[in-house]
Amino acid sequence: MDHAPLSPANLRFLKMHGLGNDFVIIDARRGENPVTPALAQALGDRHRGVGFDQLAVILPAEDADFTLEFWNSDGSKAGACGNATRCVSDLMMRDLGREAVTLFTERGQLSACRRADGLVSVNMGAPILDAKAIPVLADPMALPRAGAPVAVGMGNPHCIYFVEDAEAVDVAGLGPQIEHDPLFPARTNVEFAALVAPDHLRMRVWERGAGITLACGSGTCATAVAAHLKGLTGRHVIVDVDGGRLEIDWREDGVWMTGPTAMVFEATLSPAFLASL
Ligand SMILES: N[C@@H](CCC[C@H](N)C(=O)O)C(=O)O
Repeated sequence: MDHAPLSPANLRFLKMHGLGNDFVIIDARRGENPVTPALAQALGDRHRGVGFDQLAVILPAEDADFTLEFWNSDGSKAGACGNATRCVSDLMMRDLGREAVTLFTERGQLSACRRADGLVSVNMGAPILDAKAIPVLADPMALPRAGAPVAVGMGNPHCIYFVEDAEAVDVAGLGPQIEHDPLFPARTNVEFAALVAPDHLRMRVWERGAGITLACGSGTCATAVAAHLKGLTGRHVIVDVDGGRLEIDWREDGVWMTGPTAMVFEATLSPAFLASL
């Protein structure tokens, strides 16, 4: 990575994705953090900006290799983003010539490593199942043949419905209604999952602040935790999302998520774009 100081005139960024969950990444370790809600929203515009599901900002850290801050494409902040964490960790491991890194997010300290098969794993930490920290859900939105949803926190909120057929769910219609239900004052990510086998789930997602995405790492972790708590699966599952496959392992030390990452391009924002904000 290029470590020249950032200034609004030379705002460099990378574009990466994990299973089509796509990210703009800004390395602000050597300068001021340039990101504001207006910049996040303008950059996230797929027609007039660059387009992304999340913007990840790399910041310095004292007791870890780096800190990560996340923004949704609507300009709101997110406390966790599993796939962006895997992408940036991959980048940092290459940069540092290492096979493992530690990082801070709003959630606290996390760790990531490269597996022997080249896939990148991140420990997303323990799920938050504290009834005071997450709403206890009765059935805020009736879905045909779905039981009561499960709320799981992974540093961000998730509301998971188990359904017979995930393909049949109107994600675009139900997702925003549930995201904005008064039960969730900070809004929520919404997952619709179907059991394929005791070690295999199919999941579709509506992300808070971003809409339908091809994958959601924290959502996949939350869904695997919810499926295990409901007695549907063991602690190790594969989850098929629209963009491909993630592997989730709920261990003693946290929920591990493993999958591929991809670098797309590196570019510099034009001064005209920055001046238009
Ligand atoms: N794509 C993400 C989740 C991003 C944050 C989410 N939209 C929120 O607002 O909490 C992931 O891979 O975890």
